[in-house]
Amino acid sequence: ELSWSSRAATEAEAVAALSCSGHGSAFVDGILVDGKHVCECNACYRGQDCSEFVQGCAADAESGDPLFLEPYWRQHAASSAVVVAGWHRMSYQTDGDYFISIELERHIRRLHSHVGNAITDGRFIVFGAGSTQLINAAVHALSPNSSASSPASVVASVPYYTVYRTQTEFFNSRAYEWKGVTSKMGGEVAANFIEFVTSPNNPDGRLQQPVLQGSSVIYDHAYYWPHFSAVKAPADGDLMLFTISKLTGHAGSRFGWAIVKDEGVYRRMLSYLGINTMGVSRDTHLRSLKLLKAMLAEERGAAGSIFGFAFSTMRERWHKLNKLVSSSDRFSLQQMRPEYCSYFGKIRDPSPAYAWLKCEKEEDRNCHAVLRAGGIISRAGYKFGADNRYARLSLIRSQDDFDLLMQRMGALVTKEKA
Ligand SMILES: C=C(NCc1c(COP(=O)(O)O)cnc(C)c1O)C(=O)O
Repeated sequence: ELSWSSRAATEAEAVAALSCSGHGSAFVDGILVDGKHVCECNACYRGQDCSEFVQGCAADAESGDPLFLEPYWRQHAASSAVVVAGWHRMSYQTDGDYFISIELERHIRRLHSHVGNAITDGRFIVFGAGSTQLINAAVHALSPNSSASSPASVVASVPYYTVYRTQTEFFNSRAYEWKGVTSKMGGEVAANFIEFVTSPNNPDGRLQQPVLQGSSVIYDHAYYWPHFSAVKAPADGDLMLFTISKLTGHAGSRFGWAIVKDEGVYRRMLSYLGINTMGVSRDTHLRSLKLLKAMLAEERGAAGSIFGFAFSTMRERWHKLNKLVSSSDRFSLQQMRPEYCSYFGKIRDPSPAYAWLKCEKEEDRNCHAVLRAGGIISRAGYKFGADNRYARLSLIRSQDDFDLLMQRMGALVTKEKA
């Protein structure tokens, strides 16, 4: 018989029962209108129940907001919900050292072993407020710690995830500086280089290796899950980043982790995070643990499991877009091929998180503008250090966003045929 938690459970279920026509959600912490919770509508929908489509609304394919997984968690409401008692973990301290939850770390190791996408034995694990916080913590930890030595040169290969450059430039430290792209690095001594290697890559989905010999490497494996990529072998880098944002879709919970081989680098990352935030929210630890337990309770590779659901959703989206664009002379996509996946134990079709679209016509030098004129919001190529003849389309957003993207792309392709 429930007691103190029943009021919270009743409130959560009442809000969840609000119909937003499948084009929005109501949230327990949402605003109240006349004392009642209201729907927060998806882009391009409005009205009290989000049932009204906004004519002419642009398809939002700009950010990697991973809402494609929301339907999965609605189908798994009971196994993923968590009640947070008013007295839950009020202390700055956690049961583990350095603001790390013992059970959550253990389940992270279990998950990597279950999926087979990373080695964690004999490695250290650090938590971050999203892997976004760990990106700079890693650069800090790999940079020279005395002002005497020259700053580390931070580099990446084009196209690269924007934040590597914007964060490094923003923090403007004496210990490191954004040096640019690996292709421009001549025979310089790579020892003082920090190279970001994103694999699979954002935006083009390629599995990548370091370019510079002898550099310190930060492997960003945000997308190295069966959702988006064949699992070829367990990743074994010296410093690897992961995030639940692209694993469970809970970008809003802000939880990522680093798997670190070297104890000195691990300790410098810990001190960074201790100084920076004194660790990740303990409420987020609780929720993340619940989500990992739910995933680990599922049958490996089953269609109804998160990996089965995520892979089939992303494969379908890529198949649809690739088929449409292959009929076009104006646009082209990155080439992806089926690959053997050790998780599913078979050759699997491509299912990248993003489309790296190229505008092929000579006059279409600004692909982002061409798409915007066609009612599609993309992310321009220059943000990835690439030519503006390229633009990224996010394929991991809500079903509404993807459906509208396909509608707008279809109109652009039809128009070129006219
Ligand atoms: C949201 C987007 N990227 C998230 C991301 C992140 C950030 O993930 P967080 O854990 O949500 O902070 C880290 N690394 C890579 C390669 C990423 O693509 C985006 O590209 O629109």
